[in-house]
Amino acid sequence: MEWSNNRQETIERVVVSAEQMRQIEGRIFSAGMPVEALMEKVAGLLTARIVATYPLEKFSSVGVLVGPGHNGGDALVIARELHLQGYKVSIFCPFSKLKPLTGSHASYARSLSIPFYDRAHPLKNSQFLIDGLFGFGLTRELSGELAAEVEEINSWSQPIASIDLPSGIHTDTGAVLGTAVKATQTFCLGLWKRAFFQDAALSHCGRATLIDFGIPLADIRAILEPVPTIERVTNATMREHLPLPRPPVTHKYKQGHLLLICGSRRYCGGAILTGLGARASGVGMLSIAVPESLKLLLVSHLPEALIVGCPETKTGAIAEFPDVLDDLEQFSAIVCGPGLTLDARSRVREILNVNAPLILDADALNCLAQWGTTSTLAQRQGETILTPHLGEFKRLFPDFNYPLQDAIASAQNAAAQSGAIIVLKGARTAIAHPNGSVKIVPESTPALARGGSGDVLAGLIGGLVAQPTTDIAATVATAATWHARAGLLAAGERTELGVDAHTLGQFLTPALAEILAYPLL
Ligand SMILES: NC(=O)C1=CN([C@@H]2O[C@H](COP(=O)(O)OP(=O)(O)OC[C@H]3O[C@@H](n4cnc5c(N)ncnc54)[C@H](O)[C@@H]3O)[C@@H](O)[C@H]2O)[C@H](O)CC1
Ligand SMILES: [K+]
Repeated sequence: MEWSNNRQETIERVVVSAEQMRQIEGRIFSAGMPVEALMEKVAGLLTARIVATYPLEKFSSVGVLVGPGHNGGDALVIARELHLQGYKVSIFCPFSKLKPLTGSHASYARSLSIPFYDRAHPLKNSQFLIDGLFGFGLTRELSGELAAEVEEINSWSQPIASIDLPSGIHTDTGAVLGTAVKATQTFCLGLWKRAFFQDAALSHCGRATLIDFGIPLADIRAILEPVPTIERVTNATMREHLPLPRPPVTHKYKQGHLLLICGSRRYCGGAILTGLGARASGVGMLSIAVPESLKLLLVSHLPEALIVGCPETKTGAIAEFPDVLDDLEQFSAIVCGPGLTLDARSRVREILNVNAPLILDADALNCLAQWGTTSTLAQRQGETILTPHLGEFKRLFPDFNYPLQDAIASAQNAAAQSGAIIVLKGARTAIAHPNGSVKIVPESTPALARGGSGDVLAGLIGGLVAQPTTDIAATVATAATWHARAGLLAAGERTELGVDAHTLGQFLTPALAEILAYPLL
């Protein structure tokens, strides 16, 4: 990513670790901003959001969970303000030792006669809760009585708003440290923390919102230079890496020629879905190599594509490429894998020798896993893009520790090990480049957890990579985010159960229109 001079755009993009956040905060404090002033500012912004979300008329009583550090300090300032606005506030603070600033706020809150409890139970009937037990300073597991209290709180039914992070979630890995608060919504402070993009944390975060409290661009850059390693894909990223606008004078071959190698008699649907994903990309020319017996079926679904029927094995897999595919170097990108079956393994081996950018999915990944040759991909001349879901990832990289503790770091390691761009698919898909940078699809929907949606993605990635691009990893990340946005749009209209892969393909173009209509920051 290039640095933008736009502060808002930058804070939407960057994703930081606890250590980086601490360093950025350190610069602000040593430049003269008083800690007390920043806490007031942050808590003031949070109070306004909380009052808007939980208006006094409907939510007149609030329970505030207060920890020993500055997360607890934020919570106490909010508790004070809500008390002054007329809310009935109760505080749960089971700690005897508080950081000095937090201790001062606790004394002042007590002086206002806000009740303090060292058990959570008295807060049970509060209409909503604010969780300020721990933020990015959490280092140890929650255990003993505190863990039991958090579990009791989680068994209640009122909404919970967490400050900065759901307490108990590791800021970087997103792991649950012992136990963690299950928030309805989380207000992430200042900059996005890594946990919000780790599948492990998602069921605890609820709806996540970034609260911009005005971190200067210079402080972000000073700590994250030369470029931020981890970034969210924003609308601006997508706009930059979509092949739009097209040049006014062009022709189909200038807009890329994509080859899909997919399908078998056993799995014919995957070939159609990959074709539909590719179609939506707008790629200039689309060729699809399938077993001969699938040819007519593919033509009927994708009349614009050049369908190449291939001789097939007894089992109905692609046995060899016909003469028309003699020159595989003519293609600007190749997608290989969906629905192939392992009986097409010799074709996968052949395709690895082609220099074009190569997107390997499904059975092509299974072949690689069987051969154990992932590390040889670095020797390919063209870029290799692997699109595993977690199960495929495990087969490709069996030496990692499973279950994965840190999906983002694992994708980074896998990219470095293999020399390939890794698209680790999950609730928050991560796209890792061998140079260490990671791009994250910031939002998605469980509606996409369905057979065939990966085929659509492989085709879409191929179609964008085949078109003129200056940054393949950013283009891949754009495709993955576009795909997720189509899922969200489709789920919004048709419910989470109504997004079959074929429908998803039909929502790609409306989702693109939505992305393009969105104002650039
Ligand atoms: N730059 C910002 O984003 C700002 C953040 N603010 C808030 O401050 C917290 C971070 O505060 P910090 O004091 O560093 O840490 P925590 O409040 O998260 O808690 C650390 C505290 O807890 C103790 N501790 C750690 N683990 C455990 C455990 N398992 N059991 C018991 N105690 C534990 C540890 O020893 C510390 O004492 C950030 O998230 C924001 O909410 C500022 O208010 C504004 C600027
Ligand atoms: K918290």
